[in-house]
Amino acid sequence: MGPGLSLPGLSKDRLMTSLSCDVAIIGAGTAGMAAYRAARVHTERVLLIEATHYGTTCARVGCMPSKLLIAAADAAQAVREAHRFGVQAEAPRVDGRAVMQRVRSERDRFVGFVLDTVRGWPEATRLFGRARFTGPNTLDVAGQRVEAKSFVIATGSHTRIPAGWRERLGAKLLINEDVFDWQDLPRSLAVYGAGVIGLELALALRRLGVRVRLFARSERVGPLTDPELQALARRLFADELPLTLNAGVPDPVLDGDQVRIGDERFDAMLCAAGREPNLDGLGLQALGLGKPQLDRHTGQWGDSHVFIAGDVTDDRPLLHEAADAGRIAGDNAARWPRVHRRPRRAPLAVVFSDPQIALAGASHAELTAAGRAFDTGRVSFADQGRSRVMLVNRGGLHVYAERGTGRLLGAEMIGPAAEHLGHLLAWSVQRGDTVQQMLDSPFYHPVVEEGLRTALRQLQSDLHLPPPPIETCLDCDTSAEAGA
Ligand SMILES: Cc1cc2nc3c(=O)[nH]c(=O)nc-3n(C[C@H](O)[C@H](O)[C@H](O)COP(=O)(O)OP(=O)(O)OC[C@H]3O[C@@H](n4cnc5c(N)ncnc54)[C@H](O)[C@@H]3O)c2cc1C
Ligand SMILES: NC(=O)c1ccc[n+]([C@@H]2O[C@H](COP(=O)([O-])OP(=O)(O)OC[C@H]3O[C@@H](n4cnc5c(N)ncnc54)[C@H](O)[C@@H]3O)[C@@H](O)[C@H]2O)c1
Repeated sequence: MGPGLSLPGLSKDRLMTSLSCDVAIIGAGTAGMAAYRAARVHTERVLLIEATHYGTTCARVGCMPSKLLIAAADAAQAVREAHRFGVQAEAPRVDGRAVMQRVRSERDRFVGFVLDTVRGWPEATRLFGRARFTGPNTLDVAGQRVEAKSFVIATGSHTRIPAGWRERLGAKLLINEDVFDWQDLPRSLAVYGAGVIGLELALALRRLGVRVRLFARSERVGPLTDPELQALARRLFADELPLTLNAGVPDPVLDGDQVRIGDERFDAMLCAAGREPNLDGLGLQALGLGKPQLDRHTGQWGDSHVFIAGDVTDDRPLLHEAADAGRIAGDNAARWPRVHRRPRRAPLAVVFSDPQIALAGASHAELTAAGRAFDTGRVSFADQGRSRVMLVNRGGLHVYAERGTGRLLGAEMIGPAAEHLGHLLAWSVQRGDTVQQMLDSPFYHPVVEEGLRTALRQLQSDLHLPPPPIETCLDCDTSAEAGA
């Protein structure tokens, strides 16, 4: 904060070393920015504190630049696949510098929009520096004392790195943040972690001509929890991507200017072994609240004046969830102690691999762990009409519905248009649709959604539910009633 600024609502002590506000928000990422907006509906006395960068993880080093890289990879793949339609094209020549130039410049554009938003907020309500609690109502921010009635912790997460790798590999150990500042593509890369980040980046880089090997700690590849679909995903990705499964924690060593794992050498090693909440160094013990306990409908830590939102909670670490959680936490921090409980949306997660992956509503693992009585409807995309037309006929979809009621509980899929089908399915879960209600909805022809209809029909038949009332049923014989 610059000197001599007016401080609407915020009070500063005479020595200019102490600030007092109603709500202090720690972290100006997606969750923190949403919290700031929500809190300012109630009070001007809000302070948004950021330690390192404005611009958000999503725009700077997450969702947006990774999707830009994937879009370039898809373009290269489309050229490679064109001959399957009878369209002949030369093998694509990937200009790594041009690819990364577009990734960086479009990324900067997205970040620019976020920066414009932050700059539009009164300067006096922003503070740059790392925040640390010094007491239940006080923070230290780069030597400045901040006092607040309530707090929102929205500090995000960081990459988990196996012990010793940083020291051993130095600059050859990369994380997602490094990738999007590349000037050119590497020739080869080891990727550790077959979760969402590892899978998306490894596939994209391979399609851009980088020699990639993906090392997975276990035999799991990606987030699917349905054993049949997980096995299918492993098979499909192994067709394209050199995979070392059950790798445990590999033992990479620096070998000249390369990283060696076993007998294979790489230009560098990208670590994508999950993410850990940014809680260390926050001085949480000064709050005297014990272990963080979160109510996801209020964002509140126990019944205290401290609220938590976004990836730091390790609760569905996704952009739209961070925005929702931030809004709820900021609103309640400003209302505290009269907090409101808010509904949360049906779960939805999408992986932008090829084939894409989607999970909507409850996962197979969650339903099984909860002992729910459910049936599964299945479809393979191998012979699905529109998918074959477009040569994207790889994958499968499982839909889960409650026995007795036929209510859709969740779905998992790997296959074409998963980002779109995932939305339809999550919306149905959230509305509480039954399988019959979904089947009564329109399905165009020929579309990938007809694959969903096949799975729903099978599910409806397996559920052995009584037929729907005749007046709502499109497929029932109503000729008798019509007097025909
Ligand atoms: C490579 C990658 C790809 C992704 N792709 C997608 C996707 O396609 N779709 C999707 O939905 N999600 C995606 N995500 C997840 C999504 O980016 C996150 O869920 C979201 O950005 C989390 O927002 P946040 O506000 O919790 O954290 P952040 O945006 O990380 O904000 C936290 C902020 O807190 C600051 N901070 C930390 N400690 C302190 C402190 N002590 N004092 C002050 N400030 C502090 C940090 O500097 C940071 O600015 C992706 C993530 C990654 C890494
Ligand atoms: N398309 C998207 O929406 C998208 C894209 C990227 C990231 N994200 C979000 O970011 C989150 C983080 O992504 P991610 O890929 O880092 O995490 P992830 O949870 O998807 O995968 C982590 C991987 O690391 C492994 N792992 C976990 N603990 C480990 C340990 N101690 N040692 C070694 N390996 C370990 C896991 O087995 C898994 O393969 C995702 O969960 C997702 O919510 C979303």
